[in-house]
Amino acid sequence: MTSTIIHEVRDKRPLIHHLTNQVVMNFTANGLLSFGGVPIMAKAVEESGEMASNADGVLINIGTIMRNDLEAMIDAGKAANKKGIPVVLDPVGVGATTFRKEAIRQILEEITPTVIKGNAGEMAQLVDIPWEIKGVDSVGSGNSDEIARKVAEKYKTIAFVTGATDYISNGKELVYNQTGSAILSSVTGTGCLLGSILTACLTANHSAIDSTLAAASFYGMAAEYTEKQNGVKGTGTFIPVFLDALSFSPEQLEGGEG
Ligand SMILES: Nc1ncnc2c1ncn2[C@@H]1O[C@H](COP(=O)(O)OP(=O)(O)O)[C@@H](O)[C@H]1O
Ligand SMILES: Cc1ncsc1CCOP(=O)(O)O
Repeated sequence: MTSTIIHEVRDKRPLIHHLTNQVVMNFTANGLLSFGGVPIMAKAVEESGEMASNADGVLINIGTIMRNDLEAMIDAGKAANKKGIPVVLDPVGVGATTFRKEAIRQILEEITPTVIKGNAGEMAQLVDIPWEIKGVDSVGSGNSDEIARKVAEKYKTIAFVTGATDYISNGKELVYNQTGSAILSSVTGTGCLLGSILTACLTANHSAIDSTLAAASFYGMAAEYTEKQNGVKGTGTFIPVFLDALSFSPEQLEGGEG
């Protein structure tokens, strides 16, 4: 299933409109291009709704949200809902400040995300489960599977909780993914780039839960392939090899032959 979905996305080359954070814009654009999608970043309130209505999917990531970004995010999400294209919401650092909590509350009041994706600390915050965080990082431990189910039920969406094991739920079913590399958690922006690749995968003609699992599984396989390559000694050397790996097929990554 993963392979079918990835190939379908690459044939389509979906245009993904990003309202994302300043830390990860370039990395995200290059990662999505390598994967086989087409990125656009446009967060002016004058154009974000129009851009979304010309796109195949929308990613809303609040990592460096400022007051004026909120309207642009809501406009893009509403246009995507109206057009019937996927919207992914990444509530980066939502537990860190009241401003972020209020922004996510407003976004969720106005738009219906196809998937809400975040680390366990972010997702726990959305259902009032106590979880230790440090800025945008999740440093606590607990039941991510329960969090996935609760977020999905509360917001009537697909919830994707990332971590060493990723949990994905639609409120009834729960699936998990164990591909990945611990190095991913030391490279800033890897969760955000996953949100972009997830949005692209959701444009395939498959159920949202299957497409979400395909994105999680493929991304983890690319990381596993990367950490095994000669010359990858830490985060600095991981990044360029990982960007290359995102363009390979699942079969190439599994066979170690990119
Ligand atoms: N310890 C780990 N082992 C394997 N994969 C991991 C680990 N921690 C995170 N990942 C993977 O890294 C990616 C980003 O997840 P995470 O670090 O939880 O998000 P964020 O960057 O938003 O905090 C996901 O693909 C996840 O599966
Ligand atoms: C460090 C930082 N600060 C605000 S957004 C951001 C990037 C977070 O990226 P990720 O959650 O994907 O590691």
